[in-house]
Amino acid sequence: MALVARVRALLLPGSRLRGATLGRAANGGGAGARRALSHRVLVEADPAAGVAVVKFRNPPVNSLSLEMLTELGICLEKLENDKTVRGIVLTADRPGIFSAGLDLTEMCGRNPAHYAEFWKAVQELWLRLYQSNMALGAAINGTCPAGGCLLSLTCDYRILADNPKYTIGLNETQLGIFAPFWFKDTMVNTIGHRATERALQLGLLFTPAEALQVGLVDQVVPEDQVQSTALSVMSQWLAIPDHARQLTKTMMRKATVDQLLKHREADIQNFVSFISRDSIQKVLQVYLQKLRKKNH
Ligand SMILES: CC/C=C/C=C/CC(=O)SCCNC(=O)CCNC(=O)[C@H](O)C(C)(C)COP(=O)(O)OP(=O)(O)OC[C@H]1O[C@@H](n2cnc3c(N)ncnc32)[C@H](O)[C@@H]1OP(=O)(O)O
Repeated sequence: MALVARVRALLLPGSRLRGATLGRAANGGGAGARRALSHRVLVEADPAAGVAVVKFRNPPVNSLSLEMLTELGICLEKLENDKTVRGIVLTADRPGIFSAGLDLTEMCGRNPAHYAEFWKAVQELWLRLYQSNMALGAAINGTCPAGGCLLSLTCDYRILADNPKYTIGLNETQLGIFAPFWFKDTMVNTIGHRATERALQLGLLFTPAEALQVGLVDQVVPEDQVQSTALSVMSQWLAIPDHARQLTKTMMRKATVDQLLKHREADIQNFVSFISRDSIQKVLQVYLQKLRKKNH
């Protein structure tokens, strides 16, 4: 289902998004600050600075479910059409978990049509973020595996909280699955080929010190300074004339984007046939059960 159709489905009677204030509501914050809210995404915009902070709030772990992907997509589209916003900082509403990555329940025990719809939504969000004309920063205030790491890698810079519990990386192989080529390319563009090959084959989750050393993040700062640092770095990016920064960004990312655009359908089919395998379903079920068992 395309984004528009998924949005309609979310707005059907009974949907949890129905009635949510996706538009902006005037309220407190800094002078002129505005807040907008959907169920899973909170936007705090500061028009004077030209920056919006987009906060994930999809408890318990900010996983990227189909609904979360859709709401984030809507929210980003609105911001892209808002002339007062030139930069976005992505962060978690509550510290602890930036995002646990793709929602595993979307990849387990469903039918091929669902897997295709889900994967298309993952592609759409990546394309929206990676091609965004706005300056994007990630204020990583929690652990950041797999799809969570991918979100942060679409940004122009990453600030990570200095907490050894907060690890970051594409750990797919540890689950018995693999990072698709465009996840890989996004990481290669950040830390280079050799470091990516090692990180992906071993499914490495880097501590803040390791992430800084390998170049996966740009700065590691005390936990209570993640957002303020991300905002102050944003002002450097916004000091550059938009058109010059945007043309440069497009030039740097075009080849990677074009690869996915060219192979989009094949990538969906690959995902569906891989994830539908009995052996892969079994591996994912076992992983999910292990996660759940911890709590019961
Ligand atoms: C070609 C194939 C391509 C596929 C690409 C996939 C990319 C991905 O993103 S796959 C997802 C990878 N993610 C992970 O490996 C992270 C798994 N989660 C964790 O490690 C932990 O949950 C945590 C993020 C470190 C947080 O730990 P903690 O605070 O202790 O919470 P938990 O008790 O573990 O979890 C609470 C609750 O959430 C459920 N859950 C956790 N992660 C996911 C997830 N990614 N998807 C769906 N659900 C998740 C977990 O099962 C718990 O559920 P309960 O029913 O409440 O027990």
